[in-house]
Parts: sequence; structure tokens; C-alpha cells
Amino acid sequence: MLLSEAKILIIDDDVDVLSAAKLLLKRHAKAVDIEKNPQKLPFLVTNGDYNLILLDMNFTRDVNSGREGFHWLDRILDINPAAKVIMITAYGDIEMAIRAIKAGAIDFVLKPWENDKLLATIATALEGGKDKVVAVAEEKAKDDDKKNNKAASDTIVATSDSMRQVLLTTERVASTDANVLILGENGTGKTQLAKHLHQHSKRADKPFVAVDLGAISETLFESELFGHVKGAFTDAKEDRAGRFEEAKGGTIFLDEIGNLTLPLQAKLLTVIQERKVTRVGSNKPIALDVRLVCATNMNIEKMVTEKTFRQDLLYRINTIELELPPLRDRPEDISALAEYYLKQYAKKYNRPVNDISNALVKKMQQYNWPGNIRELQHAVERAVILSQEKTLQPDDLFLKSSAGQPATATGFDLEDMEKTMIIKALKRFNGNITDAARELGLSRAALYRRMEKYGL
Ligand SMILES: Nc1ncnc2c1ncn2[C@@H]1O[C@H](COP(=O)(O)OP(=O)(O)OP(=O)(O)O)[C@@H](O)[C@H]1O
Repeated sequence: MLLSEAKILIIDDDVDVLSAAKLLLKRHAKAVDIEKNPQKLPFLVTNGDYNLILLDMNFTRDVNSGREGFHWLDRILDINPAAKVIMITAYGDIEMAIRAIKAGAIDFVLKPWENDKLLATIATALEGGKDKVVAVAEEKAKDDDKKNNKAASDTIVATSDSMRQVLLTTERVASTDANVLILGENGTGKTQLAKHLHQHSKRADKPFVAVDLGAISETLFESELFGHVKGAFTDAKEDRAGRFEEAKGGTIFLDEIGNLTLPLQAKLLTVIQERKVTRVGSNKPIALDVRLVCATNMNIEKMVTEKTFRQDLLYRINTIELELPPLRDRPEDISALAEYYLKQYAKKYNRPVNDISNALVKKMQQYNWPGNIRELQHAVERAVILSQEKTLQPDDLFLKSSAGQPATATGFDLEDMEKTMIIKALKRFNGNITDAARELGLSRAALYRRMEKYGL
């Protein structure tokens, strides 16, 4: 839809912002309404038939949490899930803006804005009608999937020889009922692989139940995994099946198995050996028909040597071992995954970006990715949200950790120097990002990222 045909609503508690925006937009749009009081939003959204809403992130002057903005964003999307909301955020609030986009806003503008940039952002948002609706529908489908406790049919990207080999073995062992132990650092895709195994097994149409053992307290372990009967303890108001029973006929995935204390390891071993569970407070064992898949990021053999993990339990769970290599050891997967996530997020957030420069691919392949695929996924998501161009450049990707990178030989801390230069440039231009970026020879997006990195 064209801006000249659009009806726009602007909500901000700053009347100067409202009048400046109205002055600018009424020359380009069909109609512009302004409102100072966000309480009127539900009425306006229900009755106003707006094509676009510009919403302030922080309503209470001295509270900068943005929470109110999120609250109102939620309300708008509750009333109309396809509503197009652009958030107005304060300078330095990039993190918040990213969260808002993840929560369903279509874009953000920073205050004080440049008129041309604001008009371009609005025009792009108005153009991308269908994508937004599709994205909302997809999110909803995903939520529904989660609610139904189904294993989502996630794509596995595997270009490297090592990953292809892992996939091949996984698919081969899927049809057996053997217990599988998946090893790998955090974020290498252990959960994803467990789901893949389940989907290729003859239990695929039965439940896939994932349990994060690292997140269950010792006291709740038994009742969570094995269930309980009414009155077994104070909070046991009714009979409840445990996770093992929920997985009946399907697969149970026990993540972070290395985190189990020795007494809990003993309890789990008994269940696996006897293939029966007994709910807490009951004395009736229930026969189990589940496939057991476990995972850990710990060195479990070493734990056995150190006697912190029972050898007999390890023998039970690792009939077949699959090991996911860390991302830094499979450079072909780095570029394939980056492209996969670039496409996915560009579509989801309706962004123009569709390519990755060779220089950025090189930068990604030199980085050590301590958080593996999860870290790469988040880095690409942020870059897609922030990028204004069609091709992602090295500066667009914000990498958190520099661990494993060669240290600077000069003894100077380059980061300190960079930070000082940015502070100086910002002071010189009274916080004007465009001028400071030009002085520093950076794009605006690159300057924002550095400001964020240094907490400026
Ligand atoms: N081969 C892959 N292709 C595409 N995406 C992947 C792949 N492997 C993992 N992912 C994605 O990476 C993220 C992390 O994967 P997952 O949760 O499976 O890792 P994990 O090893 O179980 O992590 P943790 O050790 O923290 O439990 C998920 O969003 C997942 O969808």
C-alpha cells in the first residue's frame, strides 16, 4: 500500500514529538491521528482502521524500561495480530528495539529521527503487507506445535562432511530401539538431532518429550519424571503422570544428563533397568515403552573416572554415541547456516537483506563460536534486524566473545581506543549519530553496534 493512501496513528506522551511527526506525515499520508494517552489505544485500534501505528516505547518520562511500550504493543497485537506497529525508541535503546521486533513490531525508528529515514521506514512497512500476516501465521503455527507437544519439523542444515556423517548415522540408528547418547558443546544442535532421530524412527507419530535435567530441582525430580498420586505430598492435589509416562510409545529426551547427582543417577538407572516407573506415593509399577535419548555437553568419560557419573548408567544410556562437532570445526556449515538464517529472518522481519558479503563469511569462519549454532543464529537475527542494506557486511555482525582470537601484539587495547574515539566523536557532534558516524568513517548501523557493545 502507498503512503499517500495510508491512515496513520501516532502515540507518544511527548507533545513535541507528536506535533513534529504529524507535521511531517500529514504532507505524505492520507490521514494522521495523534494521541498522548496510551489508555485510548484499545478503542482507537478497534475503531480507527489504521494502516500503521507509530508507538512510543517509554511513556513515563523517567522510567526507561520500555516495559509500557511492550505492554501496549501486546495489546495492539491482541486486538489485531496483523497490525503494523513501528516503535519509537530512544537513542541507545537498540536492545529494546530488537526485542520489540521479536515481539511483533514491524520496525523501529530512533528519536530524534531523520525525516527521510522515517518516511522510508514507514513506506517499507506499508509495502510488506502479506509477509507480516504470513509471519504471524507461522509464529502461531509454531506456538500451536509447542502446545501440542509435537516435535517441530525443524530443518537440519548439514553441508560439512562431519555433519553429514552424523546425520547418516543418526538416520541409520533411528529405526532401531537402541538408547542413544548425544555429545556436543552447548548450542551444537543436540536437541535438534534428538528430534531428527525421533522423526526418522518408527515412533515418529508418538510423543517426543524433552526434559532439561539441569532445570529440575532435586526435590522435584521424581515427581516430574515418574509422576505422583494425589496426597503423595502437600502440593499433590491430584494424580499426575510423569514425563516418562507422557512419552508413552515415543521418545524421551533427557538433556544435560551429566548434571544429575549420584542419588538421582541411581533412581534413573533403576527405571531404565526395570523399564518400569512407579509414581511417587504409589506402589504400582507402570510398564514403560519409550526410546531413551540422552545428551550432555560434559566430558562424561572423565566424570566416570572421577566417580561423579556412574559407569553402569553410562553403559545403559550410550548403546550408540553420536558426537556433534563444534561449529568452529565445520566452516562449510557456518556459511550454510548463516545463509539459512538470513533468509528465514529476512522473511520473518520483512527486511531487504538477501546476501552475505565474502568478507563477512571470512570473519565468521575465523571466529570461534563458543555458543555454536545458537550464537550464530542470534547474531544473524540481530544483523538482519539492524541492517539497512541488501548485503550484510562484516560490521553488521556483532560477535560477543573474542575468546580464541589472536591477542593484539602491540600491548594497546584496541577496544579501549575505539571506545574513546567514539565518545569523543559523539561529544563533538552533541550525540548526532549521522555526523559522528561520518567523522569515524562508519555506517550508522556500525556505529550503533559499537555504542551498544561499549554500553554508550
Ligand atoms: N543443523 C542445524 N541446522 C539448523 N539449525 C540448527 C541446527 N542445529 C541446531 N540448530 C538450531 O540451533 C539452536 C540450538 O540447537 P539445540 O537447542 O538443538 O542445541 P543444543 O546442543 O541442544 O543446546 P544446549 O546444549 O544448550 O541444550 C536451535 O535454535 C536449533 O534449531
